[in-house]
Amino acid sequence: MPEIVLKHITKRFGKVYAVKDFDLVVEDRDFVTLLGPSGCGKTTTLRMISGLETPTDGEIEIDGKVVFSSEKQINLSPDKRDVGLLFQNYALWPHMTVYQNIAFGLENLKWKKPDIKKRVYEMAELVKITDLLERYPAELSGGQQQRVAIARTLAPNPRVLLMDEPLSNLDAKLRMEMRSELKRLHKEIEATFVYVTHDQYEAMTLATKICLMKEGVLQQYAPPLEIYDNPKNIFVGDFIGNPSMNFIESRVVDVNGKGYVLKGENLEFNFTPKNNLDNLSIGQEVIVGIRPEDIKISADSANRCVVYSTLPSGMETIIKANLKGIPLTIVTFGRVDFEIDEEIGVDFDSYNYNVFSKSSGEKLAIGGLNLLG
Ligand SMILES: Nc1ncnc2c1ncn2[C@@H]1O[C@H](COP(=O)(O)OP(=O)(O)OP(=O)(O)O)[C@@H](O)[C@H]1O
Repeated sequence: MPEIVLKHITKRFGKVYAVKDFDLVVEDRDFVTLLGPSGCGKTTTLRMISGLETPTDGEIEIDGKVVFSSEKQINLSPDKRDVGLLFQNYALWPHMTVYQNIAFGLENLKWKKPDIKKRVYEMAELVKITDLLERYPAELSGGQQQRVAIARTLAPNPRVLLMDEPLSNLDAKLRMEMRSELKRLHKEIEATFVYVTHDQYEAMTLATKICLMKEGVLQQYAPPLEIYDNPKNIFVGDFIGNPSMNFIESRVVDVNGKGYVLKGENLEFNFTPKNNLDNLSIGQEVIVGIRPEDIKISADSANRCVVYSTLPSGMETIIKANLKGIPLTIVTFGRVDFEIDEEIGVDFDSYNYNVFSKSSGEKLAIGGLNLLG
């Protein structure tokens, strides 16, 4: 049974639509990340699921039960929705020690004392605060407080866990560690997670499915790698991936046995769609989307680029280069370095190049590219 269902959810604040006619099905044991730029409606969506915000319109089900319906005038309070909440502003009880903060919810649920102790230590170990259990919140750093809040929320084993940027106060190393822990934990406790983030890397690496939003409207809802390889529109292609996708404006000028000829400023490609063969037509203005790692450095290639700058990081190298005056970002794995203004050859040997409509931004087809000139 799907765990959380949102049907035609709209939330208006005065004249502002925070969320617009939004449909979402979160399956049991999914790890869904709500992703999008600032102000796109992620937090509002999470708060509506939790019951902290009331939708203007629509219906929400959790575990088969209607918890909100504008039509049937149902609106269950947060404590009746059986969800664990972890928000940016984690309020720890200042008069309680870390141990007591984590134990408090379990005591309310009438857990036995030895079980509570065992669970508090398990949680403390998980988020690495075992040596802080006797301290009070005022004696902790922001990051330590956040780890206590995570432990406190996870302690009662909630079936649905709603999180709003819970790792944002942690330093980069701890954030990475906690991501792995959260992912393991998600499997171990067999819960359904909905997680708000504006960080596409975090969304990609954690989620079973990403829900990408823009201005309160759902853009794409799919597993991370599908969103990465098969973005529905230019916004999605651009938002997901770092460094971002290259976009080259072109026009369809011919069709031949091998596909379509796309002509842009200084560049001409042959594009062979592997799907939606009839979606392009002669004269159409299109945008070709090329992931930086789908441009291969190839010493012998006749396609010559001039290096603008190279950013080697050890594991990978980002190269900014101009191909016939068109700026491209290229990513290559390993220890590579080029001189400024050096000439390098590139190949287009993937089949994952995206062609979007320039007018609507929607994806038209995916396929292979050959540089004709
Ligand atoms: N209480 C409120 N009153 C008026 N407008 C609000 C209120 N809460 C949110 N909004 C507006 O609704 C829109 C969505 O806000 P929301 O906080 O859901 O976005 P978000 O994607 O979570 O952004 P961020 O990543 O910056 O937290 C924004 O335009 C915001 O200004």
